[in-house]
Amino acid sequence: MDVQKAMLIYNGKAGQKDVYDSLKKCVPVLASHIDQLIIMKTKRSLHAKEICEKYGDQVELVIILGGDGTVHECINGLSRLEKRPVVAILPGGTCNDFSRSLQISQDIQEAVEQLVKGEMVSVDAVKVNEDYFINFWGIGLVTETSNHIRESEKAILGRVSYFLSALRTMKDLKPFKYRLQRDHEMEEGKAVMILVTNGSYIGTNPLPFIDISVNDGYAEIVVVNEANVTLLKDIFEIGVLEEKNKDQHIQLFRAKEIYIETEDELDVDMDGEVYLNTPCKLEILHHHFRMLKPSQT
Ligand SMILES: Nc1ncnc2c1ncn2[C@@H]1O[C@H](COP(=O)(O)OP(=O)(O)OP(=O)(O)O)[C@@H](O)[C@H]1O
Repeated sequence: MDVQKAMLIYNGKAGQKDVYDSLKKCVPVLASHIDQLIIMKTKRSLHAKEICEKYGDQVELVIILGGDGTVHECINGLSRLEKRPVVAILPGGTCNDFSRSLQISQDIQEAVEQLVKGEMVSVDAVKVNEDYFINFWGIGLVTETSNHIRESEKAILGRVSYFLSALRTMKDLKPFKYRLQRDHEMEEGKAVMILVTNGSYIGTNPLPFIDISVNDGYAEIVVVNEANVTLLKDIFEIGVLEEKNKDQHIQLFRAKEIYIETEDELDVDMDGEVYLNTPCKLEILHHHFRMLKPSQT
């Protein structure tokens, strides 16, 4: 890697674990490959988005040291720019799901070494109404899960807290009525969760669907009609769903353009952040970003 001007954005939230330790590990390595490295600390929620919107087109490379929330904000700030920099992700949060989809090591020292020797890959983003996501969009169980995660549990248990929260949520989960338009097909019914994914990990768990790719121009749609513990294990843990519509309680589709409406307005979770409601129009932006990933050779 040989870069003239880059910007490193890190999550400055008080108590964010080991961020200075992570900076100590990655800045010297980055500095030896970058002529001018600007380091920006986020001072509040949405600051990463503002920084990216304002300065993103002035650098060749944006390095994000943070978790999926920070990545989500940066992607939103950068997506609107005409001239978008290359993006590198250093796992600095709890789950770091999108970095996992790019096969980036969860050890910060290893990750930075991988990225400076890495290769460029095109990555899709998904436009949702006037915002964007990079990893997943979800309603129902997944949103409730994010909302109900106890911060104390997340700090101690990390990935397991997602599973615990989902179990807690399931007890009082009511199915919702939805209409789903995917490309030229229409579905209607009741579901407890609808997920649309670009990435292949949620809550650190690999999603057990074949053919998830971050750059194929499609999003995978998962409609879960009924909640039970076994099903939850399949989705969040170990199961492998290999055939389309194999299980009558889960339907799998893929599409480039999606419109989802629900009878009642529902909260939407995008990359772990909850601020939008249904209805949503989703449009896959094929190869919208160039990102660094570990070299395959
Ligand atoms: N200085 C700050 N003060 C308060 N909140 C902040 C600050 N900087 C960033 N944030 C918020 O922190 C959240 C991002 O956290 P991040 O995703 O980096 O870590 P995480 O939640 O541990 O990771 P993951 O989502 O991978 O589990 C965002 O919601 C962002 O708005």
